[in-house]
Amino acid sequence: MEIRSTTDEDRDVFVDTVHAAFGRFAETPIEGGGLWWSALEFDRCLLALAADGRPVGTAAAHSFELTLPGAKLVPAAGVTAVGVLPSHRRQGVLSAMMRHQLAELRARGEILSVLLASEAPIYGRFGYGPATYTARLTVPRHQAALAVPRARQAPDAAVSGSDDGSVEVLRRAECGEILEAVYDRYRRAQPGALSRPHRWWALRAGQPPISPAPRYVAVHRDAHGVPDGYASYSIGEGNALTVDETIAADDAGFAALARFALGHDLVSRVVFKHVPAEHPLRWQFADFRAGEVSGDTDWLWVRLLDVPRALTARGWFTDGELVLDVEDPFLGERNRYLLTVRDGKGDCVPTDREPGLSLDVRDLGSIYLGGTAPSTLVRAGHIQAHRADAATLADALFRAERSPHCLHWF
Ligand SMILES: CC(=O)SCCNC(=O)CCNC(=O)[C@H](O)C(C)(C)COP(=O)(O)OP(=O)(O)OC[C@H]1O[C@@H](n2cnc3c(N)ncnc32)[C@H](O)[C@@H]1OP(=O)(O)O
Repeated sequence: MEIRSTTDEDRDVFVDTVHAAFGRFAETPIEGGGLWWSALEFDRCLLALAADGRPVGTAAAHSFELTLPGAKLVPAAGVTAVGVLPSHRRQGVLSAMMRHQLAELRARGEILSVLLASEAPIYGRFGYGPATYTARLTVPRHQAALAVPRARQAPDAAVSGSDDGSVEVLRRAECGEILEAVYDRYRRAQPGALSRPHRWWALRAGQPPISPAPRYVAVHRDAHGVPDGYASYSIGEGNALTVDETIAADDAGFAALARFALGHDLVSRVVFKHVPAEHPLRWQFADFRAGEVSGDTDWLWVRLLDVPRALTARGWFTDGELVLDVEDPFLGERNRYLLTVRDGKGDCVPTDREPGLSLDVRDLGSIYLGGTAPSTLVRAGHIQAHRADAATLADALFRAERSPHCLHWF
């Protein structure tokens, strides 16, 4: 078997092969994903060829930027379009493509790669760990009343979360570049968020509201009339109003958009996609049980390719020192690092000191963005803590300023 990079000339054969692997047709949108393949970068795609030269496997990488804790931005390879023809599965084609791709990403100097997994058992063996999570929040209209924020009842309280902006409803086609600009501002401050390159918007190559699927968009503007949030939505079966994504520069804008959706007439319930269980919206209902969380699942998986650079790239919020013994079985590596955090900056160097934690690189990927507590993986038996306080220290060190979250689909 041969694995080779593609060029623009391979576009058709690549697109055909990946669709055959998924049993789909290129003209049919995947899960509302529009013309998702039109955003592929054909100098970053791989084809696996059988001995007779026929293409049997595909893998690709998008050039994204990932926001790390502390609003630090790093390039991230977004691995996608992974597929092997049904006739050639379980013969090691994927493993060979993953090995090839990881070596290529390292050679380009990438410090990490990310993906959305079609099935959870596939990617751990290649060093990826689930790092952000998502869920849907469904709210029946009759339970949709919001509570008065308690901190605002005190006369001298700082008015956090107050909103003096406005909401306007546009058709998706009337939004121009508003959504792109608002998303870009939001994702730079949100740990776990990915950039959406301009060509995605221009090609309408993602899920709604990027895709050409018809949508209304509630656009939130600040007190000066500048757009700083949006909620794209449609009303479907059973008069359910489904919000694809609620994007806002701050919590007040988010609450204003949520209030708009919840106040929509002739709607039986509101389904907020991508609102995980710990989101403040749940606390804003007068009835704490108003929102039903469902579809709780992993979203972004992270694979560290250069541990010292990855650990120094993110922001940190608690000072401390921790020795990590990191095993990377797929790449056959084992290294011990001293992580030192002082004044929000991390330093990571090789050491031969006794480790505080021993962990697989996939588990380091899971805790890296602060969305999975190291102590959870210690309790699950995946991370080994060598001292009683090592897990507590790791929890304090690895936490982010807020839960990491990603809603970009690729
Ligand atoms: C980021 C993304 O693009 S996600 C999309 C992934 N693609 C799909 O789901 C499309 C449909 N599925 C496929 O195309 C193929 O089944 C793939 C790509 C998932 C796997 O390709 P294969 O060439 O069969 O994998 P390969 O033979 O290299 O298997 C490697 C190992 O993973 C295991 N494995 C492969 N697929 C799966 C799976 N779906 N579930 C559990 N284990 C799996 C194999 O058993 C093997 O284990 P081993 O090393 O212990 O023997």
